[in-house]
Amino acid sequence: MKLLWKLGKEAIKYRTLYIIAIFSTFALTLINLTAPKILSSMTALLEDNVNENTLKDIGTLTVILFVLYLLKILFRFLSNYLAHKAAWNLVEELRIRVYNRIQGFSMGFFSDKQTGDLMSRVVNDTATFELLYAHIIPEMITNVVTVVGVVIILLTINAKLALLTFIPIPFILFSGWIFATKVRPKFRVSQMAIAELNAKLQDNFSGVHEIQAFCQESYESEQVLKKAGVFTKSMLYALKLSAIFHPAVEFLSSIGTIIVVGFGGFLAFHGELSISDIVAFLLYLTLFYAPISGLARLLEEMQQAYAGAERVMMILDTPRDIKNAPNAKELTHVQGSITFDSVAFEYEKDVPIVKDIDFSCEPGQMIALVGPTGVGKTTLTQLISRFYDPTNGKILIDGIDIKEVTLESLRSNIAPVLQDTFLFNGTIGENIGYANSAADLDEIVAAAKAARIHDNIMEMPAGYHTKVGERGMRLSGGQKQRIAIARAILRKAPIIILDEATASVDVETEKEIQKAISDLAGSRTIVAIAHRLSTIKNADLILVLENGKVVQKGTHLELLEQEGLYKRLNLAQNNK
Ligand SMILES: Nc1ncnc2c1ncn2[C@@H]1O[C@H](COP(=O)(O)OP(=O)(O)OP(=O)(O)O)[C@@H](O)[C@H]1O
Repeated sequence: MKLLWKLGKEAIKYRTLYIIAIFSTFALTLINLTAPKILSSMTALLEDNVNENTLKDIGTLTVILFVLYLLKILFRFLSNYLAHKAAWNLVEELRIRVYNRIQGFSMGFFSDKQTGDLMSRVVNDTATFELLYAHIIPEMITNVVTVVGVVIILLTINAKLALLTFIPIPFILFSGWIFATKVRPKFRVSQMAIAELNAKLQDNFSGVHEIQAFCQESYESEQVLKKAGVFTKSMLYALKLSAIFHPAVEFLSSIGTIIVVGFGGFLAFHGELSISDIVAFLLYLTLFYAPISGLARLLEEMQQAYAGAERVMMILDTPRDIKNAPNAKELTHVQGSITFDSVAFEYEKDVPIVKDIDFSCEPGQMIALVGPTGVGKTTLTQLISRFYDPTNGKILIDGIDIKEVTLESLRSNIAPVLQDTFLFNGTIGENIGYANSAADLDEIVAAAKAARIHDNIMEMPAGYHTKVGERGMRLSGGQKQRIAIARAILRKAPIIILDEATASVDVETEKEIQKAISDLAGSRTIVAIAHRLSTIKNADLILVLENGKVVQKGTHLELLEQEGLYKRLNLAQNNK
């Protein structure tokens, strides 16, 4: 009930369009009900004493019929187009609202979601509103008005014959119910099979490199064939049931006609029914049974639309876990000091990842996070940008708790180079410029030079206009990483996060990038994660993490003088 109320509220904006559409649907149905009456009236005219007025009356009926059919064009257009216009506009609005909502959720929300499922929420689930508003509701109105209208008309013409023609109704209702509950679900099985085929194809095309590298072409081809086969089998089964069902309903519907011919003929023989009434009965029966057999289908479609609408509303009603505090202020004129005050974090309840993290750094300092893989280094940097909130403690920038500032102002002061560089399917220039929409080409080039990627770009055929391909697949790992660094430099943010920014480059390039980073040092606060300790030798503060805790703190030289993890890691790397 609550959902129904919400659905109504969503559509209220388009009420004018929708009211006209519904009115037109109503008018259209009434015209459909009137036309047989006119045809039977014409028969009646010819049946009775034909005189000179008969021709005039036939002329009048012809004109009325002509006008009605013209009006039908108008009403059909209005009912069809306006209902769709209202519905598709609503769908568009919902699509962007659902997208914006999903886009604003924290990383925690995305961690257990599948891309395909989220896409389906934005594209398919929202489309159920179209099904509901442009098809189900108008069809319901048409059907109810038609059935009620035909029942009244038939009863007024001849109650006895009318009651006889109602005999097939329970059978038609029952078969409609069978169709909705037994046959249509089979079509849904085939839809699921095609969705699985799609998912398999998506996976395989993304992993085509691995398929070829491990010579799995025939195996994968077989898997695709299997999935395609499941679809064909389920589809053909559904079509077979459907092919049995439809003629059966057609037969039930024609029982009415048989009754009219048999019993109607009998009544006419005894002078209890006129030929024009028989004509009226036959014509009205053509309108009568289809809405009845479609009732169960409509109810079933309604349930489907309801489920889709529920999934849309669920997204719209899910509160954001990471959002601006009610009185959040803008974080401006950032100097770049960072403080972690007793910070603890867990992705899943009671599974602590990091705890008791305490440290501070001054503006312009370089701070490095070191430790075994999976210890929580990336997690700590994600907390600075509020991709997650600490489960305990707080993080301060320039002495201000980051929870008290707006998310946008916080993130606009931080430029990340993430571990897995994601590039959009555009040009190199566009990908670097993504960090700062106000930047011109000169600034983009300057950033690329600072990230030591400019010469590489100029060697490419289209320079900065070179397309990077989906996820940047036309570029090498090192190139992607340096584009990500250029992007971060262009952001001109006072805080830079480098999550293994030089992991995919050769030693020479690494040295070059180190120079670029050194150029930035002093003017920006840099938080760097590195496995290769040589890259963080110059850091002002190195935090060594083990088992989710900071076990050592100091500069490179200080840490080398202590017995501990850092010294061991350094020794291990030097011995390589
Ligand atoms: N979204 C997530 N949900 C649940 N657990 C996660 C999530 N992301 C990371 N983890 C877990 O948190 C721990 C810390 O991960 P994190 O990526 O911070 O480590 P790291 O020190 O940066 O590792 P590496 O050096 O390999 O990059 C790991 O055990 C990881 O499995």
